[in-house]
Amino acid sequence: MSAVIEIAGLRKTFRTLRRGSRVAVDGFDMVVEAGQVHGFLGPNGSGKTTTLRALLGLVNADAGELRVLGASAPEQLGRVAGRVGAIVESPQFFGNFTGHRTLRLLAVAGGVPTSRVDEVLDQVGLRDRGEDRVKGYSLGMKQRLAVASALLKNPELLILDEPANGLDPAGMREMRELMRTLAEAGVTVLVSSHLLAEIQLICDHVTIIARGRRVAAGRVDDVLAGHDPHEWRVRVAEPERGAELLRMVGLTVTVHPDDVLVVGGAPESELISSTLGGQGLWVRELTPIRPDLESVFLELTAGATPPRQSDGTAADDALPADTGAAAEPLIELDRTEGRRVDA
Ligand SMILES: Nc1ncnc2c1ncn2[C@@H]1O[C@H](COP(=O)(O)OP(=O)(O)OP(=O)(O)O)[C@@H](O)[C@H]1O
Repeated sequence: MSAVIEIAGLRKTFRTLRRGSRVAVDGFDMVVEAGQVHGFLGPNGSGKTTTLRALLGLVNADAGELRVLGASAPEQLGRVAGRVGAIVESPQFFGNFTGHRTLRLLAVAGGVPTSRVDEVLDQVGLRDRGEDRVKGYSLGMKQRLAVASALLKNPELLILDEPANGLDPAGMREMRELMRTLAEAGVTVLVSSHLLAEIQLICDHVTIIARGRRVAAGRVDDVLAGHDPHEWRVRVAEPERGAELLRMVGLTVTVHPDDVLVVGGAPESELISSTLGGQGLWVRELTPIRPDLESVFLELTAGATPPRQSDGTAADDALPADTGAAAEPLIELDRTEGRRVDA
């Protein structure tokens, strides 16, 4: 496997209105390998967007090394820009244009054959709606149009910042299916989100960020296993006696009102079944309670507060300066090539 994204020691500080500074990302590391659908997970304000912007050359890092497809960012991004699609802000489309026309203009501006337009509309499931005006699209359809715009270049790497934001459950499911299809087609996908369930459903790998620092990274299964409290759901004929016996062998037991015992501290089930069975108590249920990404996330990011700032001011006092970003990017990566794309 080869790394398509490598970030080491990224640090980014923003100036605030009161001449203080706020550390948005602080010594952050991340590696995304080719072929992964990689979740970039963190609470609001933890530094995800800042990291992605730095990676795409939309904001200057104070320190750290960033590489995209082997090219160092921001200096060499132009070399790989044609192989990367990215949506880091909600793209603004002209409502009066059709989806097809929007993409055709973007294709021409980006030097992409216009024959790609039908292909990408197909890929995102908008082929039937391509001749409708964008202002009649649902939010989910607009998001898919945005993804279609990022796919025009047939990228090897797709970077999506919070693509599920604002979508209803049906829209989320569509976005999920789209990402799966792209992954099957061999596209490496980096997707940021604060929605844990989404990441768990879509991604095979995850990097978790809190307060600008990486707090966990790896295969989703491994991250979960690393936080397995070895808990079991147990039903037994005499719950109170069962609880007592299990406590006597050093396990933690909580008796729930429906007589279910939640037993902790047992990596294997045998200790539970032999302890109870040895005393003539029949076990009716013995089910492992697997941690989900949500509980791991909450544990890892517990107490996460907005990133520090040196003058103690509130987060909202920040100057919107220093981002190098205007509000209307359509294909964000074109900015790294010094071009602007207007529909
Ligand atoms: N242009 C800016 N000027 C000042 N502070 C900023 C700027 N951009 C981001 N920040 C601050 O940096 C911190 C990290 O923000 P960032 O947008 O990277 O977080 P995030 O994880 O993407 O959050 P969300 O999930 O809410 O989008 C926040 O405290 C934010 O207020």
